[in-house]
Amino acid sequence: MYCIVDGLREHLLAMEPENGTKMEVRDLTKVSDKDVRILSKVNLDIPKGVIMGVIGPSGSGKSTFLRALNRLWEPDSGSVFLDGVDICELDVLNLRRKVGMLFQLPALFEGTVADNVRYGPQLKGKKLTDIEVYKLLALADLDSSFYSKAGGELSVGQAQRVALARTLANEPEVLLLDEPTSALDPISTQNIEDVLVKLKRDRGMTIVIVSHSIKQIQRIADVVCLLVNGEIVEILKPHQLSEAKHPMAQRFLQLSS
Ligand SMILES: Nc1ncnc2c1ncn2[C@@H]1O[C@H](COP(=O)(O)OP(=O)(O)OP(=O)(O)O)[C@@H](O)[C@H]1O
Repeated sequence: MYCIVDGLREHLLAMEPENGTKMEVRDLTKVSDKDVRILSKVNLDIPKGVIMGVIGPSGSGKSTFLRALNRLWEPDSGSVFLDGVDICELDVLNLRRKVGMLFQLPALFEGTVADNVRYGPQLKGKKLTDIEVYKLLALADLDSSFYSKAGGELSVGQAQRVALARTLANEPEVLLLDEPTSALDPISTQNIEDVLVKLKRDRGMTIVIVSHSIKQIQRIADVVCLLVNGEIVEILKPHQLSEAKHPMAQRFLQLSS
């Protein structure tokens, strides 16, 4: 739901966050080098411990929005906050540990699956034990036989779960996912979805997922935000998507269903 107050569009969640707000986005704007507006004063509260889906037409700014949340581009200071702290004030590597990201296609490093999973903690001087690696693999729904496999031996779906285990090794508090299953078959997709739901349920993780699949969003998200032309035009619960009022959002939803 949104309302316009004194010319300012304020986005209000239909539900009060149960556990508080994990990230706040305030007037987040991005203009391209050619002076085209990619994001226009985006305001959003991301509640703690929920799965937030981000949907919208191609080119509406979903990836750009997601990438601001862990400074894959540099937002203006005062526009993105993590637990109330301006992310521009945080050490960027620390921020990216706390706010991990998974992309559409997994890019594994050379070496074994275990090498990949150990990579992040090793950068901080911590060597994960075998048991810790096995636990992370299990968390990403991979059995112990994957431990010593080489990245090149894996299917895209398996590699995506290794990439997830590698991200989880940094113990993120927020997980950002940019169309993480669009290259996967339905079974691999379900595996990843199950893991995300478990991470939220068992670890209280806050998850923001960009997806082209409205069905996927309806399966796993607690709240959905609709982005059109660089603006958030609706924030709804998944079962309320058919009630979207914005004309472009309605058209997008009709064509996508
Ligand atoms: N660094 C950049 N410089 C210039 N234009 C950019 C840049 N990044 C994105 N854009 C443009 O901004 C718009 C939004 O792109 P973005 O990738 O965020 O959209 P999207 O909603 O994720 O699209 P899709 O669903 O197709 O992945 C597009 O028109 C894109 O061409």
